[in-house]
Amino acid sequence: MSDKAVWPAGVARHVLQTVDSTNAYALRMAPETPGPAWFLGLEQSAGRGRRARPWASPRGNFYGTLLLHPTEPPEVIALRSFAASLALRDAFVSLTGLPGAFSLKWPNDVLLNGGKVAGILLESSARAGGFDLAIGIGVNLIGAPDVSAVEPGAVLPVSLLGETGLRVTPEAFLDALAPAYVAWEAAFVNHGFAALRAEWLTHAARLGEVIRARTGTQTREGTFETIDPAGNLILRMSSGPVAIPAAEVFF
Ligand SMILES: O=C(O)CCCC[C@@H]1SC[C@@H]2NC(=O)N[C@@H]21
Repeated sequence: MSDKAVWPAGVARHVLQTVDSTNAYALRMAPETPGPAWFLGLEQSAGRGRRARPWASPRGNFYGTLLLHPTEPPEVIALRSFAASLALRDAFVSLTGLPGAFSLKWPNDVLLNGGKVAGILLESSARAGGFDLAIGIGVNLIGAPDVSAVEPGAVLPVSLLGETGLRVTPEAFLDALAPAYVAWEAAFVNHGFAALRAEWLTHAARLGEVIRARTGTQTREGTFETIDPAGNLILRMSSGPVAIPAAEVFF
């Protein structure tokens, strides 16, 4: 662990040589995991991304899931994806010293020099009195999927190594990420989403620019005005502002 990062007290750390999906594994382990816990997989055989896409998971990149047991309503729990984005950015900046290189793409990708370097997948299941929440994070540390694997028009994947020349191990990345997440979780619990929203907007990619948001079969083009207090994307269209709760965004 770097001398800057201290592993957070009360958070368990499990490292798995190989696993199907750290999200799936964390949710399976939830009944016997009472407190917060990180599950780091050094490779995944069935890594999954948003919108049921596979997440290629060879050795060398980061595949980690933070298991929490939140009790708020689901729409509040979901806002933790912004805490995870901000924590990821902090971890990247502490490891690289390059604050200007990282930006955040709504809803929850991290971009490095404009390419996708990390993605987040939240999954949950109900339990007595609350939820088991898996905050799954994939980071292209040493390699990125081939361009041919990416949907036309999507942000191109990049790796930390390819863009910066820095080689960071998954374990070292977790050691930077875990304390960073604890700080944003505390901000969320103590000050609400407003604290996260303000910081997220500071680092938002393409804020004030024309972007496209695809929801199902509909694609809307408008100016990315802000995100609202519920985390919705606000697009200004000729008809006025539209709040979009979930979409795939294209630049
Ligand atoms: O589609 C995305 O951008 C989100 C990708 C999330 C991938 C991570 S890797 C660790 C965790 N386990 C999974 O199966 N998926 C997430």
